[in-house]
Amino acid sequence: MPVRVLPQDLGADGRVTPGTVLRGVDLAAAMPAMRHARGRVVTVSLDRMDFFCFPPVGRALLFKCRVNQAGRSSMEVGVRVEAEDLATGEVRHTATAYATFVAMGPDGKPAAVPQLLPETPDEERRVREALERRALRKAERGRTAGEPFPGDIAPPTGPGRSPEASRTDMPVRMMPWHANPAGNVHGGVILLNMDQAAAMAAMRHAGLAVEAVSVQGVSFLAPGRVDEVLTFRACVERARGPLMDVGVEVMAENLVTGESRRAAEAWMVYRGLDAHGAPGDAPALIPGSAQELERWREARRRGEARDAERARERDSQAGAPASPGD
Ligand SMILES: CC(=O)SCCNC(=O)CCNC(=O)[C@H](O)C(C)(C)COP(=O)(O)OP(=O)(O)OC[C@H]1O[C@@H](n2cnc3c(N)ncnc32)[C@H](O)[C@@H]1OP(=O)(O)O
Repeated sequence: MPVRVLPQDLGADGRVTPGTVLRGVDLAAAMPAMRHARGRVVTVSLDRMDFFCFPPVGRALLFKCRVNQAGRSSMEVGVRVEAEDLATGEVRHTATAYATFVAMGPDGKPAAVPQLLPETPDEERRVREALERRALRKAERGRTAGEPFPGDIAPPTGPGRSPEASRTDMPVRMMPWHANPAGNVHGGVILLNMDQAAAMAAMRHAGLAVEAVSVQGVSFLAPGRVDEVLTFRACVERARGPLMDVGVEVMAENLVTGESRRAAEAWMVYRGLDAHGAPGDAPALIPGSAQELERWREARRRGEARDAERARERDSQAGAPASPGD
């Protein structure tokens, strides 16, 4: 699915925003999932993903998607995002993402999807790798906060800034154009706003311009509805050199009934940039309360898990062909 980068997709630095890429991933990946399920689907999660480049205006963003694996009601869709310079034909890898969708029945509950039957060795490899990722996701969901992990160390102390100093609360009222015909807010709209709030929190902490490095994970917990207010609450949870781990929680609030629920959560990593656009160190982040300490530890654990995953990917990709949805 090619999409031209337009001025409204750009950040202050003249490059496409990470939120635009994330919104495109969600929109594009939903289509093969719907095709496979032949019915309504919702995004339930987005795995860890790295951003390799953010193209400027006029480039085309290409979203190459395929269903890698289907469970009972869920499907993993792999997305390879590329940026094409339409004038020269040069194509650059922008990001690779794995999104999980769940098919929904008319009763609003998860519905069974057809089996996905691999026919080639490449498709068999995709299923195998997707099953490994599915097991990792399940283990992650089953984790209890506070569990020790290998390499666990004490958090920093001394001069620095508190997580609370970076807190950014961004309320957005959901309008019909944010939602599908059933009135449920699109995952892409949520992802776009998550990036906005997280980038503001990172800038507040660092006192610098920032750029997104990666998404550590996104979970969609409950649907957001038209006319509700979604508040995107972001806070820096850990800082190391120029890098900042930012947690985002999305609360959905019905202003008429007063009902409120957690709709989504995400963890993203940003890098501080100095006046010349080179990486610039952020101040140390000093967790104070028990909850801040817990968030710092979890951010550290996610960072270590990501490093281990990168090493695994490097091993498995050595020799494997690069193709859509890799
Ligand atoms: C296209 C769009 O833009 S949609 C908008 C954004 N998304 C949303 O609003 C969805 C909000 N989330 C929800 O409503 C709920 O989480 C649901 C209905 C999707 C799932 O509810 P659950 O109570 O988790 O359902 P349940 O436990 O039966 O799990 C259903 C499937 O989802 C999988 N699943 C659940 N949570 C996750 C997760 N975080 N990551 C990956 N897979 C998950 C389960 O493994 C199961 O898969 P399987 O049937 O293939 O074995």
